[in-house]
Amino acid sequence: MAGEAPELSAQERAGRAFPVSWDQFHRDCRALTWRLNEVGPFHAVIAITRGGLVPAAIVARELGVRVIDTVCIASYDHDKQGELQVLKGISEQAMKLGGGTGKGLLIVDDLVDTGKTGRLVREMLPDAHFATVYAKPKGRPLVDTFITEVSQDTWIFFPWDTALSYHPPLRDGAA
Ligand SMILES: O=P(O)(O)OC[C@H]1O[C@H](OP(=O)(O)OP(=O)(O)O)[C@H](O)[C@@H]1O
Ligand code: HPA
Ligand SMILES: [Mg+2]
Repeated sequence: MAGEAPELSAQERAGRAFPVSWDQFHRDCRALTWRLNEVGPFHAVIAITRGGLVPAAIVARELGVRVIDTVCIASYDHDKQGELQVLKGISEQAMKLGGGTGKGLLIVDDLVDTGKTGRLVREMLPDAHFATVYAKPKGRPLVDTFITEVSQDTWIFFPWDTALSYHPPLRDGAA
């Protein structure tokens, strides 16, 4: 409608940037595994794709878990959140391993933001343990174990979404 402010993306609303390197991400995943090691053992890891695939691989390697399943959910188009779409559910085999409720299963994602994605997966597996590497305050209550909390107005830039590029000097107006 004329005169209405254009809708801001989640990233624009966020304002602050939190870039994460591969190195940092690997370290944070290892730190997450230290905590999870006290909670397990787990029969299987359930990765929330796509972002959860990377931490799931690292965590599963460290915990010695070889059964990995996916639940494929899309909601953000880059930084705009739309309706959640479950593109693939949890396999029957993984459901059986978790006794139908997720007991002994470890759900892994890269982060919780609003918590919508995490809430949906928790409803599928109410007794599973839910771990993320990063958490924002709105999503934090849904997570059992995480490593770093960032403010709700921060946008996390993951290494698989970014590339090195020129950055102008501060005195030329760079933020
Ligand atoms: O807590 P929420 O507000 O629901 O946001 C968190 C979810 O958003 C991102 O996934 P996205 O939908 O961008 O898909 P992707 O993992 O394929 O990038 C991220 O990987 C989480 O799964
Ligand atoms: N960074 C990357 N992807 C995301 C974020 C974020 O802060 N929030 C939801 N999806
Ligand atoms: Mg995701």
